Amino acid sequence: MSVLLWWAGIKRRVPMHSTRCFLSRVDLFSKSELLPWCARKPPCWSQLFLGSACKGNFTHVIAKKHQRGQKSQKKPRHLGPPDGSWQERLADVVTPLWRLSYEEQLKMKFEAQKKILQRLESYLKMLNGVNGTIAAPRSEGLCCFLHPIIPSPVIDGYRNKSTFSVNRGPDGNPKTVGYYLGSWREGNVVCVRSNHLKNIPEKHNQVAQYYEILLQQSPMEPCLLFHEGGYWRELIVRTNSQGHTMAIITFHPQELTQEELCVQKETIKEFFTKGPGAVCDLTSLYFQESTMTRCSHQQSPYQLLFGEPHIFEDLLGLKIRISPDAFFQINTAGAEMLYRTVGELSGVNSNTILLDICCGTGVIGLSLAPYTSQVLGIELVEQAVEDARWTAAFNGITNCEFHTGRAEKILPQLLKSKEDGQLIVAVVNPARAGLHYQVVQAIRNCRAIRTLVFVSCKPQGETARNIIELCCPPNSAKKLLGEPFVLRQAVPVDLFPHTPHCELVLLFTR
Ligand SMILES: C[S@@+](CC[C@H](N)C(=O)[O-])C[C@H]1O[C@@H](n2cnc3c(N)ncnc32)[C@H](O)[C@@H]1O
Repeated sequence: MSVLLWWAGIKRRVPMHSTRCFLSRVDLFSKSELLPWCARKPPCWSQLFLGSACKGNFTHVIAKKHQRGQKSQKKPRHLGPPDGSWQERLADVVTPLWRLSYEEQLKMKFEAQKKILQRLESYLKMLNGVNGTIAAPRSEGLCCFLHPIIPSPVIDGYRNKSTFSVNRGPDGNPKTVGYYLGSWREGNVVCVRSNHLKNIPEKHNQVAQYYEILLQQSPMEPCLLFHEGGYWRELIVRTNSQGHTMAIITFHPQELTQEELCVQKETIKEFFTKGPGAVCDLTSLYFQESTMTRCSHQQSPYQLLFGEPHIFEDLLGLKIRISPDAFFQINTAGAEMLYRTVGELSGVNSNTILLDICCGTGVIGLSLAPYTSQVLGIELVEQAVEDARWTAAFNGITNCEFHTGRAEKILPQLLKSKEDGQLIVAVVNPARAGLHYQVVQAIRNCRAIRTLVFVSCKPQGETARNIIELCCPPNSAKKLLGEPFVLRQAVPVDLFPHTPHCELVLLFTR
């Protein structure tokens, strides 16, 4: 099997498996001349900070193209299209690239990542001056080397987690389980069943379908809007590669007594163990009382109604435990490619400490633990840290230490205690909101950190701000005193086929 890398200007076929192995840092650099040059004007502050680096890219183009085609059939409010086209409209919103071949999707994503990097780099050039600190090999107007995009090994049904809403369907039925379409502001939101979406596996749709049957049998109302009352809320379904399935039902308790809540929980359990829902063959079923859009386990505990409390995944030779509240990359096979890329770029060795910031269930650090002297992980979600500790113990990994809490609070103290001259490789993989300023400051001001791998699923907006703060000239007013980092390499890894999203792995050194 081969993958055509023409979108990267490389007009030759390379075997697919070659993108799967650990990338060599030397090999990655040596391909830099293959990318054509393309000059760009530097963007202004607001463009970068407001995240417009990616605005108006392919999602926009596809949506616009689709809208143009639909203009003549515009329907009045609430009078929607017939059922089939509701599904098509949902697919255009959730998976806007679904009409394209996967090769075309990859080409678009690669171009989008290139544009983001070009804008970022021209901005950094402006900040640092032409002879500033961005001295890495050049390619296509980029100071860093942009590698070809690594494709997802699985293209359809790759999601291991889906979140289904409950609301009025196109036919007006308020107990429809699916995905939202429309806008709350315009008051035209409908909930459309998702069984045609290319990224959702059949198993998730099956559980959603039976959840809908449960709701329709129930005398309890759904909770459509918080201020209007009602009980039934979201359904989350998680699966692993072995087909084990965890379902989490969120339920607004309103004024129900503990006894009344117990009746509801018993009804749900009965439905999924002995009733029609038994065909879903759930491995575990959780119930969460939820009075907010999202509740953590601390805010409202996940209550196990039956089955195994955790789901497990085999990845990079490790058995990994995943709790209901823990983050896990939604495309398991793609995550493996992502983590291999991170591992290779990190250049860790037995003399380095690996700092895994925003570590989730700890997979990045744990997979690199055998190659490094120590792993220090920091993660906000308690259940995820418990998972990381369990995974370390189960897999016999003893050189890892995981800290629970906000990285902005923990990291400065942790780095102070590691000032013994040992080199530290930092890996950051923050949520979309990017890194807290204090985290950037701590990394920048720690001389032992010479290598930084930044993984971002949204490299514009806050991440662009983070990067600027990591790479700008020293600024005492902002307490950014250490030597600036230099962006060396960028590797896009596609974890989200049919959508415009893509992970970008950035290697900085200084
Ligand atoms: C994109 S996930 C990455 C997780 C992990 N590195 C992985 O690949 O599975 C981001 C993680 O950052 C955590 N997080 C968010 N804000 C944080 C903070 N202020 N301090 C520490 N962790 C945080 C989230 O709970 C989540 O687990």
